Amino acid sequence: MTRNRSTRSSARTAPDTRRPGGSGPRGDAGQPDDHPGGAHELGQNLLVDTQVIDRVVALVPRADRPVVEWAAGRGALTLPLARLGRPVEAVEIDPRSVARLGRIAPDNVTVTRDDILRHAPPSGGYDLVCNVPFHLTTPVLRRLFTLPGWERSVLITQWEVARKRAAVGGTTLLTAQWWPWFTFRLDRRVPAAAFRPRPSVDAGLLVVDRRPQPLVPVADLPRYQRFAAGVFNGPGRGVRDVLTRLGAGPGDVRRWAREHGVGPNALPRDLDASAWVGAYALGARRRSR
Ligand SMILES: C[S@@+](CC[C@H](N)C(=O)[O-])C[C@H]1O[C@@H](n2cnc3c(N)ncnc32)[C@H](O)[C@@H]1O
Repeated sequence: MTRNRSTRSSARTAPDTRRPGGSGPRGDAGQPDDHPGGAHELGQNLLVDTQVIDRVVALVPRADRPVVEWAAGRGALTLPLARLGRPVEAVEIDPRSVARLGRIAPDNVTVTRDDILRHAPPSGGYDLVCNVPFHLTTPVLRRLFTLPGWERSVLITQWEVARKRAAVGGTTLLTAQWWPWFTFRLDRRVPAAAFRPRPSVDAGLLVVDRRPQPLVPVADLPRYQRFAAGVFNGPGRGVRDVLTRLGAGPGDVRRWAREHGVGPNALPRDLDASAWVGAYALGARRRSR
């Protein structure tokens, strides 16, 4: 990892065991490859639409904590973010972009050459912004959920990914598995024309907030996630049937369904965060009997 302006060795943050990510994979903050790939391989679809840039910046909370920008490129977002007056750490793997950004960035910006899949973030609280290189979408999201410290992440992803993560038109397993700890909101669609070069699909602006109070204790994370996977993949004619087959009492399931408005034919994809947490509690009640 190299930094422009201030160079520091790859500082690691202490794991935060109170939050998801506290005991998750940290990754090695090693030196990125000197020749990380060409523009296409690096997913260098740079933002050129000022309305989208302004919207991303507007979604970043007004706070004093630092902003970390992953995949900073040539600074389309970095420079407007810097105008918030907060310390900004811009992380980018491409040495040419790093050098260029280092030359034009104001004093409150630190430009770090690093791989966003291994970058060690600040030890305190921060917000994160990332126009996600499309080919890294899944690893970036997985890393994000297990990383402690950030309060809000403002992400640009492929449109379908943004929709799915925000549970528009139905929840996916990945969202259900992280819902007790994070909220997901689809802000808007970002047309492919907002980028140069233009990607083949539109993108979406996704806002992920860490819940100040998790809906399920962090200590239950692995068990809750296994439960969510079991419900998604379990046999049954609908989620009520699946829960009963997984061992929840039929009376408990009926009460839960009434409380959360879960119809007889509802599927796991139809549940909201509170219904998931309620469903998980049914199993907990059963375990404690
Ligand atoms: C979609 S562009 C976004 C650039 C800039 N933020 C913008 O919005 O115009 C993605 C950027 O991620 C960089 N990148 C790709 N893989 C990376 C990695 N593993 N670590 C850090 N940066 C990476 C690319 O070089 C590219 O600059």
